[in-house]
Amino acid sequence: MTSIQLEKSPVQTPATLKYILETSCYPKEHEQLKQLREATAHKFEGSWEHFMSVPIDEAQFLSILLKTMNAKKTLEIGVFTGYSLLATALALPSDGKITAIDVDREAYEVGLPFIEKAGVEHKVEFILGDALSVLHDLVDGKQEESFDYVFVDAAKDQYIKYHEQVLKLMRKGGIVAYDNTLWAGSVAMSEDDEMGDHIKPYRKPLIEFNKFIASDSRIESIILSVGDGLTLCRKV
Ligand SMILES: C[S@@+](CC[C@H](N)C(=O)[O-])C[C@H]1O[C@@H](n2cnc3c(N)ncnc32)[C@H](O)[C@@H]1O
Repeated sequence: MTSIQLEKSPVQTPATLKYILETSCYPKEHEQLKQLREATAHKFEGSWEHFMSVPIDEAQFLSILLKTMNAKKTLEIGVFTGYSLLATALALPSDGKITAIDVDREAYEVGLPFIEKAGVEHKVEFILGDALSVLHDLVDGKQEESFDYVFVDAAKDQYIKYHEQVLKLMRKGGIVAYDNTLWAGSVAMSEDDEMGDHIKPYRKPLIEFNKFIASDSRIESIILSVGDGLTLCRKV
C-alpha cells in the first residue's frame, strides 16, 4: 500500500510521504479501516481501481475536520469500497448520518462488512444511482441548506455540475471537499507533457473546475496539497 500511495501523490517526495505515513498515519489508523484497505488492495490488485480509495493521510485530515466542525449530516458522492465513507462514519457522533451515492453497489459491498464490524452502519444510507440525478432528487426532496459537510469523489468531469447542486444542499458555513483536484499534478502541466492515458481525459475538466472555484464568490476555498489534491470550500 505504501508504494501505491507514493505513486499517487503529486506533491510529496516519496521520502516525505513515507515519513508521514509511518510516523503519523499507520499508528492511528482504525483497525477496520486497515482491514478495509487491505481487502480493497487484495480484491483489485493489478487493476487501475487499486488507486481509487482516498489515501490514509487525507482520510485522517478529513476526520479531524469533521470532528472540529461538529458535523452531523453529511453526504458522500463516490463511495467505491468505502474507505472515506468508513472514515467519515467513524468521525461522526452516534446520531450522525452520511448519505452515500455511487453507481456501483458491488464495490460498496466489498467494504460493507468492515463498516458493520466497526459498528457504524446505522449512520450510513447508501443510495445506488447516478450522482447528479440523486443530487437533484435531494434538492427536490427539500433537503436544501441542511448538510454540514459534503465529500465529492465521483466523476471528475461533473464537478462543476455537482458543485451547483451541492451548494443548494449545504448550510451556510458548511464545508464541501473535492478530491483529486491536482490530478496527479497534471493540472500544472502542459498538454504536451507526458502523462498516463487515464490522467489525460480529466486534466482539462479539473483545470476548468479549479478556475471556476477560484472565482466563485459564494464560497471561500483552498486547494490543499494532501493526497492527490483536496479542495476545501466553505459556503459563505
Ligand atoms: C475514486 S472512487 C471513490 C473512492 C472513495 N471515496 C474511497 O475513498 O474509497 C470514485 C467512485 O465514483 C463512482 N462514480 C463514478 N461516476 C459516478 C456517477 N456518475 N454517479 C455516481 N457514482 C459515480 C465510481 O463508481 C467509484 O466508485
